[in-house]
Formats: sequence, C-alpha cells, structure tokens
Amino acid sequence: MLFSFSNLTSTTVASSAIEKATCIGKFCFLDTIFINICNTNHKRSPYTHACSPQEIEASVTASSEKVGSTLSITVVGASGDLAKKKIFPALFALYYEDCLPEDFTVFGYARTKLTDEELRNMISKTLTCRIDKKENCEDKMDQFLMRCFYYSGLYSSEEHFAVLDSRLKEKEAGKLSNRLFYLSIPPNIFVDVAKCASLRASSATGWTRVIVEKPFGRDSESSGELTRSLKQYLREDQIFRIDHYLGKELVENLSVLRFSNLVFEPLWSRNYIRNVQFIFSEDFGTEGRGGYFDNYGIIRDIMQNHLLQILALFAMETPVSLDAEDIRNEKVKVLRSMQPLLLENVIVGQYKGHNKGSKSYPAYTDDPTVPKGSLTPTFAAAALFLNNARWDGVPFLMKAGKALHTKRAEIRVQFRHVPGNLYKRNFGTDLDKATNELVLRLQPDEAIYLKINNKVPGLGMRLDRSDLNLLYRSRYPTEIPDAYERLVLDAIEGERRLFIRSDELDAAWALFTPLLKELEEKKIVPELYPYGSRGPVGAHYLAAKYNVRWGDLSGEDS
Ligand SMILES: NC(=O)C1=CN([C@@H]2O[C@H](COP(=O)(O)OP(=O)(O)OC[C@H]3O[C@@H](n4cnc5c(N)ncnc54)[C@H](OP(=O)(O)O)[C@@H]3O)[C@@H](O)[C@H]2O)C=CC1
Ligand SMILES: O=C1O[C@H](COP(=O)(O)O)[C@@H](O)[C@H](O)[C@H]1O
Repeated sequence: MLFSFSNLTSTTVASSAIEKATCIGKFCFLDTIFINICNTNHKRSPYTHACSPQEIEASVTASSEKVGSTLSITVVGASGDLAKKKIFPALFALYYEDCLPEDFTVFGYARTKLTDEELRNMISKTLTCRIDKKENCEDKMDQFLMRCFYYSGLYSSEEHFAVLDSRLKEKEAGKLSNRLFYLSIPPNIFVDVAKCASLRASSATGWTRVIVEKPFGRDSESSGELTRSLKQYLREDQIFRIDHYLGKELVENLSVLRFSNLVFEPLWSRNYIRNVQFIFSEDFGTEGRGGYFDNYGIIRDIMQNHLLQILALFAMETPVSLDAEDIRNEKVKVLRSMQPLLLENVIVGQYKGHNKGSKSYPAYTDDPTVPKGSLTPTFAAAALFLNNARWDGVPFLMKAGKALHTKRAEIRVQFRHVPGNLYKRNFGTDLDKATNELVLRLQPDEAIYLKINNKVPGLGMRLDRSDLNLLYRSRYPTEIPDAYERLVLDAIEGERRLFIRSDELDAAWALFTPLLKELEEKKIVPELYPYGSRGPVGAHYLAAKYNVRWGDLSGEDS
C-alpha cells in the first residue's frame, strides 16, 4: 500500500496539462499559469529541474485556493552531532543570505526533552556569520532563533508525529504549506520516521520532501531493502539522498572546469590521462563515532559514496543538459561500466597508537565503543578500472584514511609523458616528474592548480616545475558556503542534481558489495599504521603495480 505525504484535494487543472509543465530554476510553467513552486526569493540556480506532476498538481491546487505560502523544515534527530555541527548552521546561513522564503519555521524533533528555549541556546552556540557581513549578525541570529521550535517525541510514535503535525499546522496558519524533513538520525530508524511522518505529519498542502542522510544500507541487499521500505511511504521524487561531498564547491566546479573550458575536455580520456587519484585524508581518528564507524569502516564511510560519486562526475560523458536526470543518467553509466573490484586491487589499514613527544595518540581499538580485535579498516586504497572507450586501461585510484598526517581531500589528474620530449635531458632520469598534473583541492584551502614545466629565467636552459594556481582565497575573498547550505537549498528548490538516485545507489553497492563480503569472510587483517602517519606502505605497492605514484599531499606543491 502506498501512502503519500502530499494530502491532495481536488485539482482544477487537467492532468494532460500538468504532464506538459516544465520547470526552470524554481519556476514552473504550466500553459499560462506561472507558479512559484519552490517559494524562495533566492534566484541562483542556472539549472533546470523536473518537478514531478504530483508536486505541480499540489501547488496548483493549493495556490488556487490560498494566498501566500510557508516552508517548515523539521530536523529529525535535532539533538545529534550532525544537526548541531552542520544542519542548523546551514539553515542560519541560508536565512542570513536571504535564501529562505519569508515565511519559514524550523522544528527540531528528537527524543531528548528540550524546550524551545533550550533548542535555541543549543543552536546559538554553533552559529557563525559570513566574515564580510558581520554588522547585522546578532539581530539576524535572534530573528532566526525566534523561528526555531522544538518538539520531543519518539521516532516510531504515530501519535507524536500527529502532535508535530498539529504544531506545524499552527505555524502554517492556513497558507500553502511546503514541508522539508531532514532525517539526521541513525539509518535503522529511517523507515520508522518515514512511516510515522507520512501517516501522521502529512497535512502539507504543497510539497513534502525528505532528506535522508547516509549510510544508505551496508551492502546491496540492505540498501535495496531500505529503498523498498522507504518507497512504501515516499515517492522517489520526495526522497533526497544526500552525499555532502557533491555539495562541495570544488566538486560543483569539476563539471564547469571540464565542460566550459576548451583546453580540458579534449584531454579528458585515456589518450592523455595516465591515472586519476581521489584522495581523502583526515588528521583525526573516529573519536566519538567509533560505535557507528565499526559497523561500517572506511570503505562504506567514504569510498562507496563520497569518492565514488566524485569519480562518476569526473569520468562521465557530456550530459545532454544540466538537468538532474541527464547528469544522473551519465553518472549511472560510469558506475555500471566499472570492472568488478578485486581484492588484489585493494589494501586496508587500521591506525594504531602512537606517542609523539609528550603527546600520545590512541589506537582505533582503544575506543571503548570499538570491540577489541576489530578488523574494521580505518584506511583503504583501491585501484578501479572502467570498461569503456574513453577510460580503458586508466587506473582510477582511491585512497581514504582517518588519523593520518594531514586533513585533505583532492582529485589529482596525472597526464601522460610528452612524446619525444625535446627537453628530456633537462629532467634527468625520472621522466614522471616532468608530466603535467592537474589538482583540484576540495579542502582545506580550496584551489585548482596545474603543474607545468617552465624555463627558469636567465641565460641558461634550466627547467623548473611550477604551478598555474587558482587559489580560491586569493581570487574569491568571500567565504565559501558549506556543502550543507547548497544541498539544503537545492532540496528546498526541488533541484535533485546533487542527490543520489536509487539506481546510482544500486550501482555503487553492486560495485563494492562483493569486495566488502570477501574482506569480511576472509577476515582480512588490516595493515597497522601509526596515528598521524602517512598510512600503510601497502598503498604505495598497490599504486606502483600500475606505475602510479601518489600525489604529494604535503601541500608544498601548491
Ligand atoms: N556526524 C557526522 O559528521 C555525520 C553524520 N552522518 C549521518 O547523519 C546521521 C546523523 O548523524 P549524527 O548526528 O552524528 O548521529 P547521532 O548519533 O548524534 O544521532 C542523532 C540523534 O538520533 C538519536 N539517536 C541516536 N542513536 C539512536 C538510536 N540508536 N535509536 C534512536 N535514536 C537514536 C539521538 O537523539 P535523541 O536521543 O534525542 O532521540 C541523537 O541525538 C546519521 O545517519 C549519520 O550516519 C553523515 C555524515 C557525517
Ligand atoms: O560522511 C562523512 O564525512 C566526514 C568528512 O566530511 P568533511 O566534509 O569534513 O570532509 C567524515 O569525517 C565522516 O567519517 C563521514 O561519515
């Protein structure tokens, strides 16, 4: 039985006309009717997106009956780490930047007993203002906090969600109401919440959308089960599966760089690219999240989602348009053309304790929430290959690790050697050092730089490696929005381009599930590496097998 979040009343528009409706940015055109579906005054999106016929129908019906509209954002799991660290600050930043509709309300929902005032105090501790506009900050914060309310309830109680519904209705005051639910909770309660909310917190008269956090399952089977269960209560177009790496500025820029600069796209293939590296490195361990992490490990936590999503964007063919479906169609093709991931192309590691001067750093298994003798990897490196004409034979290397020497996320593209290089002798014996490398540093200190060979000025002929460097903080002195700001705004605007479609998810799990099973069944022992080091040496052997040298993460090369 299918329950729908949208509580539709009679429609005044012929359904054939609704089918023909198209949306540009936040506006939908329906014959001569012009509807502001997304109800935000923030005009930023150059993308077109498809609004579902149901969403259009809901808005048409409601807008013909009501004047004005409201947006309610309910953060489920409001007492948690992600809500405090990312979601409330992102909502405030959107408010501060005037990106939220005039009439909006934020609700926190969790089991912890809090008053509205206590929620506001909790949120206010995490709020910051954009560096360049501090003047109105305090006022804006106060105004924002006055829009925040809290309701304490159980995640599986229909009764509690019915009370939430009446509180939402009270704030919506009979206007056209759009509702966004952000499920910032452990995955084992996603379905309970979707069920209770769809059954009892469902009196929105406009659209209802649900942002679902990762992890979306542990393998193909559990992910499929989760998708099927959620679809009992939500339509696919209501589900926004978030992968916050897709909201990072440099990841957004990847397609711009490639498709709007003549110089890159012709080089984007096996003809010129030797290997591509996707690197994630954190300089802290699983502190405080060991309980969650031990059930997942670094491959599920970072590789199967964040790094694979970036790889898919990197390697996809030119989409027909910037429409979400066109982009996601191309990404799915990449994921489905990947060769099975072999155990021999993967190495895993786990950090061990380490003393440095007077400071001592814990081992992963020192965490009281991690079982002694756990084999869960906190580091992994993998070589992946694509079976298609563009990328045949090109190693795509991934490396992800916690408790390493630095915090950094990068995409590194190493180009081939210059055939018959006239300056060969200037490079000595190591010709790899003479090849061009394009680096997109996602964080910290966002930058794009291209390593080139250059003549050292003077009468001699000495060559030098230097960078053509676009350092964001020099070129764009304004603060870069956090990924969660972009993604929450996209969900409000109905823009699905940066959210994961269910077939993308299936393809991503199909690639990683056999490997994860093999690692677990064979009880592969991770190579230990000291906390704060560069990770297991095995990663270098793996890369060397494909004549690859990992890029230098020291930051000295930019
Ligand atoms: N934290 C992070 O940096 C990131 C988190 N995520 C994902 O976001 C979601 C939320 O993460 P995070 O905030 O860290 O999670 P938390 O563990 O902090 O959980 C969020 C809230 O859910 C409730 N909760 C926790 N455990 C249970 C349980 N076993 N049963 C019922 N309710 C529970 C608690 O609220 P109460 O007790 O008040 O009901 C808690 O405050 C998760 O799916 C996580 O995987 C994704 C990326 C990064
Ligand atoms: O999804 C996750 O991401 C964070 C890293 O995010 P970042 O934006 O700070 O780079 C990671 O720490 C966490 O383990 C993982 O679940």
